[in-house]
Amino acid sequence: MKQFEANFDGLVGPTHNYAGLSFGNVASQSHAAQASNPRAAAKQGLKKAKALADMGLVQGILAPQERPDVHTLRRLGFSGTDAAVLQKAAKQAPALLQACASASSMWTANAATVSPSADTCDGKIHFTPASLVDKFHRAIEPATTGKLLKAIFDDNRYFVHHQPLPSHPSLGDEGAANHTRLCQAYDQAGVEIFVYGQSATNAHLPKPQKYPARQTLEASEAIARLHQLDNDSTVFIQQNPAVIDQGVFHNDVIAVGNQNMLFYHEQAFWDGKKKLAELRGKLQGPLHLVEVPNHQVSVTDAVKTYLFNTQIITLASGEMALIAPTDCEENPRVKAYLDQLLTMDTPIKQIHFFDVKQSMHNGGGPACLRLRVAMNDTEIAALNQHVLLTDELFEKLNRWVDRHYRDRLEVTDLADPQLLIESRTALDELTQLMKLGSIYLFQQ
Ligand SMILES: N=C(N)NCCC[C@H](NC(=O)CCC(=O)O)C(=O)O
Repeated sequence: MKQFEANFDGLVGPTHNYAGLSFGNVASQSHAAQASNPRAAAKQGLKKAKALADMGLVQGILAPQERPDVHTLRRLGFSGTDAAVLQKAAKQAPALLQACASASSMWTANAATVSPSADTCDGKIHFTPASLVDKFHRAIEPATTGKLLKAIFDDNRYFVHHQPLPSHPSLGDEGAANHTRLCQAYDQAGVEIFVYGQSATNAHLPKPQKYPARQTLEASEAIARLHQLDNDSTVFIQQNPAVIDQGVFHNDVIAVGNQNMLFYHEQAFWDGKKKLAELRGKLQGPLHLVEVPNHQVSVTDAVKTYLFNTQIITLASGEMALIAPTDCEENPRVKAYLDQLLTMDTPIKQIHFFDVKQSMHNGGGPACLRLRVAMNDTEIAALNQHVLLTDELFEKLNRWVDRHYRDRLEVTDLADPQLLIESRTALDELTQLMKLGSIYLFQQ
């Protein structure tokens, strides 16, 4: 049976904007109130996804969520016509309108945690949508995320869907951004690494002082239980609180893994030596630990360029390639490190740079834009084929973006009732294009 690691990229929604909503995410805060370009954002993401499909990877697309989310604004007491709801929210509570208009579901590394069938006791792929409780604009994503995943992975012979964890800060869960699976081959049982920022119950463990730790140990442990992973196939590592305080709000901003390779910054983990030794003990066979020293790339440079928010992919030849944002190429220290990396004895033999700056300005690099699902060919055949990125779907989606997306959006435009109409018209067409059914509330 053939094995793949499929990537499901989030399609950037028509309301992509810079509202500075994410405290602790340096890029989101520093680009607050700048004008965005939703059309360019969607096309940059599609181009990156298509390039991976062209490299031979299985590549899917996840639809954006309905925004502005008028339904949530109504739950918050704004009433009248949809236009009146938007206008009242803009006047009385602009921060709530901004939260309900964010296109943040594009970062599908935060959509869910996924454990492949090779790792789970029941031999099925398990999905748990992330609760994303730390930020209000993200906490309104999980219900639709769950529906979307069920619409795509809709066969209970192969796929198990769990509810998001109960919505409370002690169970803060940010999905695959804090989870990496290492293995020798995608179809062999691997070790799932859960990285958490703090413990809600163990007062002896350290916590960041300045910025929030979004993921808790208790949430990571609950997901491992739900996904039927045993102790031998899991490692729980605490993120170094000092790096969270420098803007590393998810582990995928400081570490990334693929197959038997882990690429990470020297300061990424708390008690890293012990934990990586545990990993070495649990993963059968060779393990490539590529640690980037701080004297070559500082945490500040890592956060600025997203060197670790790269995707490491395995090509048909067996070689690995690094999919990096152009920001890495533009920083002389990071570029020098990457040049050296290609000469080192690691599985990475190629580096490809992509311009995803529209997403980067909100703190989302190439790896944030994708959700990984390791699958065999039977499982791939069982999912909704209309979400897989073919030449035809790529052309259709680009034309769809051209028809419906604006090329400039300011935060003040979010109250424009016309933007809501444009957004719903676009999404309605998209559900038909990708045969998703009526997943959005406005369609019911
Ligand atoms: N690292 C991963 N996997 N994902 C990146 C998520 C970026 C997202 N930014 C935002 O939500 C900014 C939205 C705004 O400011 O308008 C966040 O902070 O949750």
